[in-house]
Amino acid sequence: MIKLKNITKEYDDFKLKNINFEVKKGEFISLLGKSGSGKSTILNIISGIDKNYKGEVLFKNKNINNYNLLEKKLAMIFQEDYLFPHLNIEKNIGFGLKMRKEKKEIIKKKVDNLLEKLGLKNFNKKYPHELSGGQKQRVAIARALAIEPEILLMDEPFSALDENLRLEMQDLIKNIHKENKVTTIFVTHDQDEAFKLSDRIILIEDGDILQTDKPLKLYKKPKNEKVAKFLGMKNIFDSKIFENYYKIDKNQKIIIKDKDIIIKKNGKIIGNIEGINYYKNICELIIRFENGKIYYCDSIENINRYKLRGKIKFDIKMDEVYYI
Ligand SMILES: Nc1ncnc2c1ncn2[C@@H]1O[C@H](COP(=O)(O)OP(=O)(O)OP(=O)(O)O)[C@@H](O)[C@H]1O
Repeated sequence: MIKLKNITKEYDDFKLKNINFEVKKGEFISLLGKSGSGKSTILNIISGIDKNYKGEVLFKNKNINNYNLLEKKLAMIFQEDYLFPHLNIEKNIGFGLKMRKEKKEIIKKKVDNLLEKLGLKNFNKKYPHELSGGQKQRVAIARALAIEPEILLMDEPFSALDENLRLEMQDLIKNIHKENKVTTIFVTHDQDEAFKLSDRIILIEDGDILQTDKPLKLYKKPKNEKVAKFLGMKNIFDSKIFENYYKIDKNQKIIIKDKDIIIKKNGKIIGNIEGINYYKNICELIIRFENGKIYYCDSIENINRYKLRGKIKFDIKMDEVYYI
């Protein structure tokens, strides 16, 4: 459906490095990366907002810049809602349809349908300034969907919303996508959001693609140390540091996940709990042992099992750790 071929672009101190990827019809793809990694730059190139780049963006095998605006059926949703302040909500939602010279009755039917679907029924005659941030973002989604787009581009659409609302909007988008299967490219810096919504994730760092994969595969099989670190994996070691405890055939980088760490009374490795971090429903132990520092997460319900500065013994399931 969409294909990016050798896209490069240069600013004074930033370079988009030879970006290649393909988005299939109906797919939900996230561009995930830290602030400044180049996500919006890529989205602006796909949308046609930015035409100053090298390489090619194909939409249904034809250069996207050879389509006119109405032909392309592309809708974009931004972090800010950019609603028209002088138009009421139903006129905002119907705007794209009016541009396409749809009949009045058809516009009304489609707008009513979207008002209902997005829980905006009672807001049809209100103006954007009378709505909350979440409601405005719903209108922006309704307006984008009104034209029945073939491509939906979203640039951090929920990052200005508070957490509960953000989770609610993610569910909404997930359900909408399940229903209408619009090909979607979603930009976010929020890993949980990307993992929750996407069929595939494209991980971007410093203008470069680090890995493209399905969420589970990305988590289970990070391609290299950079990806593992990006995903918040902290237990990355040279396998040789465990050679006093286990048989190590050759020295290689390994990632140890919580499931590979077994806390037990007769564990081979003896450590000290150097620190405990508390999160919503988990506690994270920082354990200092002979050759380094290892992190272990447990349910907050089990916190009484651990004592700060207390001794702790554990084993590593060396045959299950992930070799990078
Ligand atoms: N018009 C511009 N002129 C010069 N540099 C720019 C311009 N637009 C973006 N950049 C630079 O390009 C880099 C990538 O920016 P981009 O907005 O694509 O990142 P991003 O991953 O979307 O970040 P964020 O999540 O903060 O929006 C940044 O270093 C930014 O400063």
